[in-house]
Amino acid sequence: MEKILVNFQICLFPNNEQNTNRLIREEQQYEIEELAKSTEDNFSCLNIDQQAAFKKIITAVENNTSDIFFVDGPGGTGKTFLYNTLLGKVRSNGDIALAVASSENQPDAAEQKEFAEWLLKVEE
Ligand SMILES: Nc1ncnc2c1ncn2[C@@H]1O[C@H](COP(=O)(O)OP(=O)(O)OP(=O)(O)O)[C@@H](O)[C@H]1O
Repeated sequence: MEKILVNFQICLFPNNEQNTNRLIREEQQYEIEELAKSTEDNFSCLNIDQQAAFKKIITAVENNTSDIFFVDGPGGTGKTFLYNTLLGKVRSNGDIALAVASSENQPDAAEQKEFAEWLLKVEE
């Protein structure tokens, strides 16, 4: 069954000009210059595989192609480092990047999982 955001009783987007949504407000409070500098530093450290993933994902973002990527790798191989570099790149361009995750340990885990699956359009 198709879900729309209102089914999850959350509001990702502000409903007035004061941007009352916390997620959006936080996204608008980055020190862009500082973030751009640290993102550049991180980018220059990426290994070949991270660079390839970065390029592919950022190209999709810049072309607005709504692609889905699955980054896999053993623990400690730099997935989080890659995510943070990607998030920094998007945010330092003044755009909004929301990182979401589902956790089995939260009281509302089923709802989070359903939301994450809807968001990622992943079928079990
Ligand atoms: N290209 C890189 N240059 C410098 N440090 C890096 C790079 N990639 C990863 N690291 C560092 O290596 C460590 C492990 O990386 P990271 O936490 O991103 O791995 P991970 O794949 O997300 O691990 P896990 O799956 O266990 O969460 C971190 O300290 C991170 O800062």
